[in-house]
Amino acid sequence: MTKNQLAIFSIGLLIKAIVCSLALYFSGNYLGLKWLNEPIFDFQLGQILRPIETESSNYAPGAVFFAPLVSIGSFILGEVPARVLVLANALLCDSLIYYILLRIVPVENRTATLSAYWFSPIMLWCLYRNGGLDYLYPVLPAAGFYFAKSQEYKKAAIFFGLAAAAMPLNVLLIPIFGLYFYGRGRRRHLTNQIMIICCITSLAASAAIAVQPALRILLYQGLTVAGPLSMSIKTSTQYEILLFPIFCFLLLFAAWRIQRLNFDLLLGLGTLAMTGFLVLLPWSLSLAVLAAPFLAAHAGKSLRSGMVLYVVFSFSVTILQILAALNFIDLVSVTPRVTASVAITTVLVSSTALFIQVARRSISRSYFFQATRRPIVVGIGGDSGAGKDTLASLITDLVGSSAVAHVSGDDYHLWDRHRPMWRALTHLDPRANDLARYESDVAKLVDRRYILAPHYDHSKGQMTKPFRVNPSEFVVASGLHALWSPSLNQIYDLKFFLDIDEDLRRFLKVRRDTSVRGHSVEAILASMDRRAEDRALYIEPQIQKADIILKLEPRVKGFLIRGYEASEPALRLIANIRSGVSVGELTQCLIAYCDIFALQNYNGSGDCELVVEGEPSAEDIGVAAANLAPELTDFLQGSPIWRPGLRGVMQLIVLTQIDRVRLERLGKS
Ligand SMILES: Nc1ncnc2c1ncn2[C@@H]1O[C@H](COP(=O)(O)OP(=O)(O)OP(=O)(O)O)[C@@H](O)[C@H]1O
Ligand SMILES: O=C(CO)[C@H](O)[C@H](O)COP(=O)(O)O
Repeated sequence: MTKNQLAIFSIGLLIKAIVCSLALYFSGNYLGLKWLNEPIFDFQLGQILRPIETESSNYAPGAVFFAPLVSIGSFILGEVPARVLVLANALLCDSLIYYILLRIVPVENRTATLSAYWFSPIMLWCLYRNGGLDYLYPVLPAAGFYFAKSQEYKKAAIFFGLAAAAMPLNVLLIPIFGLYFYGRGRRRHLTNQIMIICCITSLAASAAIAVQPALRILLYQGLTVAGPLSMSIKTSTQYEILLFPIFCFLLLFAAWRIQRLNFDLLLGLGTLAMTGFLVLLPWSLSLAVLAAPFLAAHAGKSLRSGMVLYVVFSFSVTILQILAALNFIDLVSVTPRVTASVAITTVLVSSTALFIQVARRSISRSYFFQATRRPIVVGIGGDSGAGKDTLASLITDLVGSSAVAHVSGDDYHLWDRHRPMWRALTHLDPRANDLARYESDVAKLVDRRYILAPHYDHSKGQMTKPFRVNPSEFVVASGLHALWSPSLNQIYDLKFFLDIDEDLRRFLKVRRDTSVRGHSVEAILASMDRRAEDRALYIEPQIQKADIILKLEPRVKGFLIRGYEASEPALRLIANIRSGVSVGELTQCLIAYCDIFALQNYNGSGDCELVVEGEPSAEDIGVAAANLAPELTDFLQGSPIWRPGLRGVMQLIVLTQIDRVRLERLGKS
């Protein structure tokens, strides 16, 4: 906690202590202190269990947690200390929420959020008027969010389950939390387990409430719960349209459509769930208290406009409640008086505006949502054997196989290996490939539509059955002509060209084509010579279109001439990054964490060149990555599989470039 945050906490605590003293001092005589006269505060355990015939109350779920304390306290200590215990309990919940907000809100928004929450008149009024019973409603989901943030998912599930039991309207948090897991490749396998924990906790706690007649009545007939549940629009026939299920459906549908939720989106959707009910029932203090900490977190993030709305909302709720406490307006059967109407309308308007703002800022404008909505499209060009498919598979290892839709140019050759057309054209000639289909398939995937891609089987030299490629968060298009088409070049977010040293390419291609594709060394060398002209005409010009040129070369020239059977050659990687973005941080990380040779140069045209030599371990690459892009775990679907050596360095280059694209999309670069 910083000095500022400690000062906010101390001043707020002082104000809260004064409010508690006033509550105890006036003891039911001023502004109708409600909680002291509630049946649950008859300070006898038996009282809670008896059916309540009187007007229904909102306190039932809270009572389950508070009543034992009050009863025991009053039994041992007497009535006044028991009341003090209730207030102390409320202050404890309040402080816990303060601590949780401190933990779950980004550093730069903390002070604003904490001030908004800690001095909120809604919370102060709740402490005075209701003895803080309602604090239970936000503290349980807040604990759920806290544990979700710290990745203690089982604990989070327990608290979301309890939150749903203490306030059944919070039940929406359970499927939203389920979608948080379902939509993320890396955590999907936990979905069932987490949902089972949520549901069992919630059912067990609800059963404990439901077996007690008084609590059952209070829980299911109270204004807070029954109000939104029964809200409806009358149609011209005898039917009514129920608003609550429509709200649930729309919110869950939105959560499902987002597909992948990170923590901020989870918090945003949770805030919407809790604020949505408030819009349906603006006169409920419990719902305002439930939403207040989460709206404060939103206000802290959205700065001026969000904060203004939050302040209007907080004061209008409090004024409305004070007017009701003074019997100036009747909130249960709302009287059509001007003051009441104005106060309720202000709450309604400000809470609706906050709801819309949370939806827009936390979700549709969220960093994560923006970055994952349109796939990141990567084009990889280069000659045969330059390492295009290797780079594509390094990207797959980095971002997770379910996050990549890969289109390989080899699958778009027009003819099988033994067809006569190959005597006229080489594979490097664009006319020998169905580039129109290649282009439209990439475009479809970017448009989030699946494709049926053709398939060329290199082991048989034949086209085989087309296969389905589903759209995903990354579309990787590799191939001899990946950077050939101007329209594709406009779609790519990242364009790589593999400009491998020619001796090394021959070495790698011969090694691969003899072992994997069943060719003889002579046939391979002859085909390479035959392709030389087309290489200059169709492949080399694509280098101009690339943003990143990766050049692999042997560290010792002439090494390869000794023969194709030679052992793995020591290589050097030269990455030419045209984006104009410095790779200084990457260079530093390579030196510091991988202990290899890495040098950054600038050439005359302002391009940045990185020269790397060495064989870092996969572990070191992982450590360098964690330092280069700390938000990586939140963004990527799977845990990256880091590769050792220069392949791992290529993964780091891709990583920094992906980060750059994400920042550019958000206008942050
Ligand atoms: N960084 C690297 N270090 C060592 N070997 C590599 C590297 N990149 C590629 N190779 C090797 O080079 C050979 C050719 O690579 P790859 O199959 O990826 O090339 P390609 O450009 O996709 O070829 P083609 O267009 O003919 O399909 C493979 O055997 C691969 O293992
Ligand atoms: O240029 C190539 C890949 O980029 C290959 O030579 C082309 O795909 C033909 O493959 P194969 O030799 O297995 O028939």
